[in-house]
Amino acid sequence: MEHIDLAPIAKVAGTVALPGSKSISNRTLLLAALCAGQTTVRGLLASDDTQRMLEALDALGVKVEQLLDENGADSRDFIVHGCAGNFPNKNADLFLGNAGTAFRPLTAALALSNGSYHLHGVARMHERPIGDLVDALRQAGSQIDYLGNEGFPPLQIKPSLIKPGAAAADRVQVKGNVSSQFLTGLLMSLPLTNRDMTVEVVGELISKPYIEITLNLMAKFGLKVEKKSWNEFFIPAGQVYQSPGEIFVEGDASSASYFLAAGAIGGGDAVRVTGVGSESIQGDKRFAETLEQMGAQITWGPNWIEAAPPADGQLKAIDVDLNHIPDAAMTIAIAALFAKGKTTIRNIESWRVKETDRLSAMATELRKVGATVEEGQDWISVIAPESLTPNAEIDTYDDHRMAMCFSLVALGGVPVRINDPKCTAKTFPTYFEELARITL
Ligand SMILES: O=C(O)C1=C[C@@H](OP(=O)(O)O)[C@@H](O)[C@H](O)C1
Ligand SMILES: C=C(OP(=O)(O)O)C(=O)O
Repeated sequence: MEHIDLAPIAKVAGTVALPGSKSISNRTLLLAALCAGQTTVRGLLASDDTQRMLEALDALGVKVEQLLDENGADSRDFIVHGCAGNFPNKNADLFLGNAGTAFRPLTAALALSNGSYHLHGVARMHERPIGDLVDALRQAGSQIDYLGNEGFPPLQIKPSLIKPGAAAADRVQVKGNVSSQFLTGLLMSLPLTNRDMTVEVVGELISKPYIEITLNLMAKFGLKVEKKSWNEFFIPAGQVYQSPGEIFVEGDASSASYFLAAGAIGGGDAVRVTGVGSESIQGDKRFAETLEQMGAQITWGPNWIEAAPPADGQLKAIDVDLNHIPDAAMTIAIAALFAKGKTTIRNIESWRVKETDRLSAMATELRKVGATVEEGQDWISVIAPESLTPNAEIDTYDDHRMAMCFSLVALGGVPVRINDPKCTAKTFPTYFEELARITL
């Protein structure tokens, strides 16, 4: 198995320019594809997940041009030629890897696009639930078959077009407690029906800040959704997506969490991330608040965040509900290795259905470095050891966040081996190079 051996890191300091946000990149690509006219998307994330979305748009017949930089090399700027809500290819086979932000929204958009589409992914994607979204789309009149297990990808979508006035529901219900991406997919796609549509969220909605990202970006593309409450959204008929002309992708706030945690742990000066700050539309910026609760010194700018160790040098344990930042919450479990006391992270059951069962994977690997860990169905608690176990060999379960999280163990003055480091390519292919740049 390929691995990277990290030497103990005594100090970190410096600035990291964050790669583009995965959540914003993939939403923006789809919205730009759905609108009429051209959209220039600047600063798109280069990673497996965005590559899957670009390939899908290509297979659907949407033209996307990559622009060159001043040296003639590929830039991260793209021109998307929108298809005005009507994908040119009515038959396509889409491989979507393990990209939830591609799979769920594309399922919704294609289920309302009057074509035949086969959507599949890696083995783990076929274990990640999609039944709540399929149920909701069927209420709207879509025809979707499961090709493997009921409730999971792969899917076959059959032609169905929900015309204004057709006998399909104008109200769909969706469960909110497994993934917010189902609601995101519905919100972005139901305007294609050109009917007044109400989406009712049944039960608790998790990961709410991701819905804020969705609504924010839809608004940038001229689409108004009335949020009556977290359980009811109304999309008035007669709206079409309109190109904003040009749109800039923020830096990724989840990717920021590793560097901010490094700054808080790190025995050096502050670490600054740029591309995300107080004006960010991403909920994961609030990771910095949680780090602050642990004692870290946090400074905000409009487009940057800085983290430095606590004034007294000692992070403290916390007991927190992190349902609003499920991805960055993993980084808190690692920060707990450097905190005094028992840290408990609650309301994170969605960890079980992401890239791997993250509750189980986190518990297993934290124990390898000496932590005392307890795990429940939707929580984890971590007590740091007196000193971290040197030379732990960390398995990463094809989960980019496991690799990035456990790299921070090296800040505990011990060498650590990370297996399959290239799994960071899902959202951050150059992660280990960036970490090396702030290592003194
Ligand atoms: O909508 C999004 O961009 C995301 C929503 C979250 O998923 P859940 O809603 O499934 O928690 C998050 O974990 C994922 O990385 C990105
Ligand atoms: C859960 C994640 O990804 P996805 O978008 O595939 O759900 C993640 O990036 O942590």
